[in-house]
Amino acid sequence: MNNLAINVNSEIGKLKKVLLHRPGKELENLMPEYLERLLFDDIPYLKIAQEEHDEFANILRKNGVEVVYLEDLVAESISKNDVKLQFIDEFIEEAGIKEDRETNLLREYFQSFSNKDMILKMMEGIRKTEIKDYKLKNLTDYLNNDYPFIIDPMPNLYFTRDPFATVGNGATIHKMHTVTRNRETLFAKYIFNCNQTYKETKLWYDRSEDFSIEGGDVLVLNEKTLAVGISQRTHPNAIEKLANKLLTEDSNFDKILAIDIPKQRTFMHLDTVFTMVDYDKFTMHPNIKNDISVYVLERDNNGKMIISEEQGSLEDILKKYLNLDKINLIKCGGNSIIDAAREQWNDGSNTLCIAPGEVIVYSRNYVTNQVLQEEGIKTHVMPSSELSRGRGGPRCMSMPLIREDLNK
Ligand SMILES: NC(=O)NCCC[C@H](N)C(=O)O
Repeated sequence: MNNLAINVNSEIGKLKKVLLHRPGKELENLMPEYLERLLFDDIPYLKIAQEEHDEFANILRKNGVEVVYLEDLVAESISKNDVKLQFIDEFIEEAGIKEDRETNLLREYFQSFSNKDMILKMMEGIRKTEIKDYKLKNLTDYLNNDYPFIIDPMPNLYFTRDPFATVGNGATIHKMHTVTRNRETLFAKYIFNCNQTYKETKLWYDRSEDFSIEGGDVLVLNEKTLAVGISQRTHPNAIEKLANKLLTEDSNFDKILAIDIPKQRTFMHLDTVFTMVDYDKFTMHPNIKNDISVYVLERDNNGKMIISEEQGSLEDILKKYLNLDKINLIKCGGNSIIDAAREQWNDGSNTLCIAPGEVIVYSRNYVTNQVLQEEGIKTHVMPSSELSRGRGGPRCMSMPLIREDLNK
């Protein structure tokens, strides 16, 4: 084990340090008419969502994992005043505010908070009613009179898995598929550029790229092999760009498996249908099992990128590329298509592995959880009534910063 700030060479090595965001008042700025744009299907009850999230963090701590929170890392990253001012300006601009008077009012408003409270306020969004003198008398303002926010909330932030990903000793900062989630990656930019602990991190992808990639599609299968979903959220060009940077002497990775999954909301990321739970065991939505296309990106002896296509069952493809004689695909929802559909919708396949054969799961997915237990997986069950309404599970709600390397 080395002393690097980021060390993630597998999906299953003992988790030592993880990044979370406890959902905050941003959830109370959800309104039915804007849910679709903000990628929610319902409005979670904040008090219970926070209790559930605290239980998630407790399970992690009880199992020897250091938990750090996004807002604390960002606050540390902007401790110098010039950095803070630049951060505020970028945040305001990326929130879509271009008008000088409005920018000035917001600058002043943000500076009236402590660094951490300012960050929480940015996440929460700003209602038109909360800044005195906000009302502009320009034409745009008259036209948008009914819209209640100056700055939209960022309700998806508790899914820390998506705006950036840790891969080996480096990270990828993402260009997100949607405008609403793209704003989240500014926090990662400041962590990886300015935070004392993280500013030396190698970046394999940056938010300024043209093609979208999201962390739920990025799975570190082992220290040499990365899986990336080609999904509704991750564009194949982004995977090629990432491959060009990652498959170099600077990293231990020599292969990317680009797994083509259906482009639909229920399967929005690879980790909503497939997660690794042990050396040779994976959860899997039954619809994904057969006849899948996987594109293998690697370099030939001259360093030229080559892409080959594999078609067949994911089981056979994984066996081949992970050098395993046998693998066990554990079906989400067991053998019932109804239980599978319901529990996959509530992230039954989206487990967070905290050690080989040990996962955190949502209580509501009891059919899948029982199948996992029967297959010898230890399940740490967390409450899940409210958090699940955001359409993400324990893996989506966590970004590993350090995992122990597996014995080779
Ligand atoms: N990795 C994941 O699957 N994350 C869940 C993200 C849910 C969020 N409401 C979204 O649509 O982006």
